[in-house]
Amino acid sequence: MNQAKVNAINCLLNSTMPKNKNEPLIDMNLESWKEIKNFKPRFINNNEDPQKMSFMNLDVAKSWIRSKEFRVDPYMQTLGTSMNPKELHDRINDKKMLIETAVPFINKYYTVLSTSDYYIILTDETGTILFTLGEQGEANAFYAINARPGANWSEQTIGTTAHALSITLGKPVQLAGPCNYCMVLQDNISSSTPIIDETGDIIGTLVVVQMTANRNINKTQIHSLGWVISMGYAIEDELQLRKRNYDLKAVNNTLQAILSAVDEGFITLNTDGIITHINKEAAKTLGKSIPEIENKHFTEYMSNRIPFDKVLQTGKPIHDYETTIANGNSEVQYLISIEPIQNDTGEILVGTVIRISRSEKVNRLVTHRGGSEATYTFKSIIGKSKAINKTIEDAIKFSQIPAGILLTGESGTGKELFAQAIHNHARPDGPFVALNCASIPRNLIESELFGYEAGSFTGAERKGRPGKIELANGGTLLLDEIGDMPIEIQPVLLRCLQDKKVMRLGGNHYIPVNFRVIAATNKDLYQMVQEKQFREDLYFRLAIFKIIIPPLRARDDDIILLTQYFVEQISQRMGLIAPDLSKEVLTKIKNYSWPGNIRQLENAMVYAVNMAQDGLITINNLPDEIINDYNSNNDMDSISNRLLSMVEIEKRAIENTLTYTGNNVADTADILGIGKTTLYRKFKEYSIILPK
Ligand SMILES: Nc1ncnc2c1ncn2[C@@H]1O[C@H](COP(=O)(O)OP(=O)(O)OP(=O)(O)O)[C@@H](O)[C@H]1O
Repeated sequence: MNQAKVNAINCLLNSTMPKNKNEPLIDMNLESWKEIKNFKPRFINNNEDPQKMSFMNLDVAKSWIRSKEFRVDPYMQTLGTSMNPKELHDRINDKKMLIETAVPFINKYYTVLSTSDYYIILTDETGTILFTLGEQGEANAFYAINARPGANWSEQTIGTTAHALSITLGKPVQLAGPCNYCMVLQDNISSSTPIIDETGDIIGTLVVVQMTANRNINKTQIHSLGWVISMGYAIEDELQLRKRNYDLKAVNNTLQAILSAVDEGFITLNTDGIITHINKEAAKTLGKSIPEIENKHFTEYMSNRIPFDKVLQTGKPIHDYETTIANGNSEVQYLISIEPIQNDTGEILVGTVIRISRSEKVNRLVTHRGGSEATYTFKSIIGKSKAINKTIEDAIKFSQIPAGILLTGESGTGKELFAQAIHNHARPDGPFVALNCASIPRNLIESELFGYEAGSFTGAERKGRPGKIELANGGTLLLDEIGDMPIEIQPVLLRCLQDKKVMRLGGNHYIPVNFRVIAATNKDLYQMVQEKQFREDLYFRLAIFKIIIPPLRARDDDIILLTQYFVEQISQRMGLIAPDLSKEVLTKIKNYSWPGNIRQLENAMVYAVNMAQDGLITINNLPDEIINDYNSNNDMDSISNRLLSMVEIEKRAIENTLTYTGNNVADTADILGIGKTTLYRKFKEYSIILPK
C-alpha cells in the first residue's frame, strides 16, 4: 500500500482533518449542517458568495459556483442525463475490467456492512453510473431520482456531489447532505473515493450513500468513508494485479508467437529437468507432438550427456554443444546451447532454455561465410559446341543419382564450375564445400577433412572443429586435385564414403553424414591407380560416373562465344562499355591452342579490355604469348620447341578427338582417318581408357 493510502487511513482512524492534498475532504460539520441548508437558497436566488461563508468548505463552495455556471437546476427530481441501451452497452464493455474487478468487492463489503440502508454506486471517470447496489427500499428511492446504470451524474449535469468532487480533487470526499448541490440529495450523507490506475489516472469512483433520516450521523461519518476508502484501495490493488497478469499473458503470448515463428528449436526446462515449454520446431526435431513432450523429463527424448546439470550448478551458459538426436530410425547431428534462467534478483536459477540448431544449417552458414559457395548452374555454363553440350547432358543425368562423380579435364577447363552446377542441380539447399588437396600441406589434409576434437593434438583449437566432410553434410563435397590426396588417408576417406559416418581426429564417436562427393583432377587418375599411387577401391568409389571436360581447343564453336562473354562481363564489372573485337583478333583467338584453357582466355580478355582503345580490341591489345602463339599446333617450330615425340602427338590427337566427339569411337576414327580396329589398338598402346 502506498504512503497516500496509509495517510488516508491513518487520518480516518485518528479522525483528524486532512492536512494535505491526498487526505480526504470531510465536510461533515454537524453544527454547520443547518447553516449550509439555510444558506443554499440565498446562493441560488440572491447569488451570495459561498466562499465568504465561514461554515462553507472552500472546495465545496467553488463547486457550487461551477454548478451554477453549468446551469444545473438544483430543484430537479430526476438527476442527470441517461444513455440509450446501445451507449450503455458500449460503456460497460469499455469499463469491463473495472466492473469485473469492483463488483465482487462491492458485494462482499455490502454483506459485512453493519446496516443495510446503504446505497453503493460505481461510476466511471465521467461520473456515469456503471453499477449500483442497495436494499429494495433504498434502491427504489434512488432509482426514482435516476441513480441507475447509464445515468450521467457529473458536476456538469447534477452539480456538487461527493463523487464529482473526488474526480475534481483526486481524493476521497465525504459530504453532508446540504453540501450536494441538488436539493433532492440534501438528506443523504455520501462518501466517495476515486479509483486510480497504475499510471495515476482516475478511472472511476466508488460512492456509498446513506439516508440520514433517524440516523446517528457521527457513527455513519466515520464508518462509511473508511469503508469506501478501503474498498477503493482493494479494487485498485486487484486491478493492478489483473493488469500485471494481463500484461504477463500478453508477453507470454508474444513469446509463444516468436518461438513458433523461428526455425530453431527451443525447450525450457525447470530445475528438475522437466520440459515446461517447447516450440513447434523443437517438437519436430524430436519427432513428437508438443503435448506428448511437455511435462516429461528431457532425458526421455535427448541424450543424458547434455550438460544440463553443469549449467544449473555454475549458472553459466554453454554454447554450441554438439550432440545427436534420434528421430525415428535416424540420428541427426545438432548443436545445442543452454542458457540458465534466473529469477528477478538474478541469483536463483529457475530453469534453463535449450536452443537446438541443426548442424547442417549451421554448417551451411559457416561454409557460406567461409567462401565456399556454389554460384554456377548448368545454365551459366557458356557454350554451344557439341562437346560441351554432351558433357552438360551427362552431368545433368549423373547429378540426379547420389553417387560419386569424377571430373577430369585439363587445368582451367571448368571442373569446379561443373561441380558447382551439379551441386546446384541436385542439392541446392545444402552446403557446397570444396577442399583442394594440392593446396594444403599433406599433414593438414586429414584434419581439414575429418575435423578434430577439442585438444586432440598440439595446436588444435580448444573447442575442436568440424571437418569439411561434416560441413558438407546435406550437400556436396568437392575434392579438387584428388590425385594429391595422401595415400595413407585414402582408406579412411573410403570408409567414410561407404559407411556415411565420420569420426573426428581424437574423437570417440561417429557422426552420421550424408553428402555427395565430387572429385576433380587434371591427372590420369586411373594411370595413378596402375602405378599404385592411388587406391583402386577409392578410385572406383569416386569414379562411379566420369565426366571429361573438353579442353577449349576441342570447343571451336565456343571460343568466340566465350571471348565475347568475358569481354562483356569484364567491361561491366569495370563500368565500361564493352569494346568490339577486330577481325584479326577473332581469327587469332580462334586459331590459338589455349593450353591454359578458359582461365587463360578469361585472363587474356582482362588484359585486352584494359589495353583496348577507342572501343576496339586490336591484335596489339592481346597478351604477348597469344600474339606470338608459341603453342600453335600449326607451327612446326613450336612443336619442335616443345620437343613432342610423334607418339605423344598421336596420343594427344586421339585424346583431343575423343573429347571432341564425346568419346564416340566411330566418329573419332572417322576424323582421324583410321579404322576402328586400329583406333582400339592405339587405345591399348597409349593406355587410353574410355569412360563406361
Ligand atoms: N563454360 C564456361 N562458362 C563461363 N565461364 C567458364 C566456363 N568454363 C570455365 N569458366 C571460367 O574459367 C575459369 C576456370 O574454371 P575452373 O576453375 O572451374 O576450372 P578447373 O578445371 O577447375 O581448373 P583447375 O584444374 O585449375 O582447378 C573460371 O574462372 C570459370 O569461371
